[in-house]
Amino acid sequence: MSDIILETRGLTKRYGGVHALEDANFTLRRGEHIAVVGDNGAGKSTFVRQITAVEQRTAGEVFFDGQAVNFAGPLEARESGIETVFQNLALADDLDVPSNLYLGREIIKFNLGPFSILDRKAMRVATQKALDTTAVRIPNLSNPIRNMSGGQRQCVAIARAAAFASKLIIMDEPTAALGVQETGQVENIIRGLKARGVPLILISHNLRQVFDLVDRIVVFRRGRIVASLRREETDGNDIVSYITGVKGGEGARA
Ligand SMILES: Nc1ncnc2c1ncn2[C@@H]1O[C@H](COP(=O)(O)OP(=O)(O)OP(=O)(O)O)[C@@H](O)[C@H]1O
Repeated sequence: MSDIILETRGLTKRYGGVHALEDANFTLRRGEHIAVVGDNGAGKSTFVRQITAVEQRTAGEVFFDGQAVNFAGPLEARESGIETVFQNLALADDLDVPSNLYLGREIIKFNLGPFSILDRKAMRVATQKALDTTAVRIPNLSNPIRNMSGGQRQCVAIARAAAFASKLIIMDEPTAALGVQETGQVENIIRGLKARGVPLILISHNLRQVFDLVDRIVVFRRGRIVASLRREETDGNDIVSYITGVKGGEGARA
């Protein structure tokens, strides 16, 4: 079995005349945590959307778990073991936490003709277990998601992804809208994924977080990957220089 879980070769996406992603060659090893950083509009989300097939790529190849893949859509990517937490969370407002965790993969007790009877107890117990492993405290699981704070919602979305991520988890700015305490919770979930050996791609603007959490930092600028550096061989000034394209720490003031 290859050490590499995900590889892209020449991955390219153009929207009309906009070159959002150009010739991205990227490798993620099993168990590795990589941060994807870059300025606004650098192509980070576009890169992730091509991997998870939210859109169809213009050119290039994606290899996942040893095979060339061309997912028809995000559902197929998910069924293959890639869980993604997007900026917009895709939670169902009117449902409670267990129903959200199991949305689209409910535990069925038995089928009655055309109807399926859900095993709500099993879903509730498994949900509590999943949340326990993430140290996320949700006082009342039966509360509809609508009644929860932004931070709690985000934690539910991330706990859901963490619970089901079998092969790879991708997070697009998971803490951008969170307070200090909630950010800490999400970072603990990420540490838990590392301990479980689940590979991660983390899009983040927060360099403190990036240096705290990941093994490798990949920098995008104007649609291209301009650096891929192990955390211990770089520092914040270096990364800011790559992000801005301004050498010698000048960019740190940008
Ligand atoms: N659907 C689209 N149609 C046209 N242009 C798009 C589309 N989506 C993204 N772009 C453009 O592609 C480029 C890359 O955008 P992308 O959202 O990937 O950047 P990003 O690095 O994720 O930025 P941010 O940090 O602001 O989220 C930008 O110039 C953006 O305007």
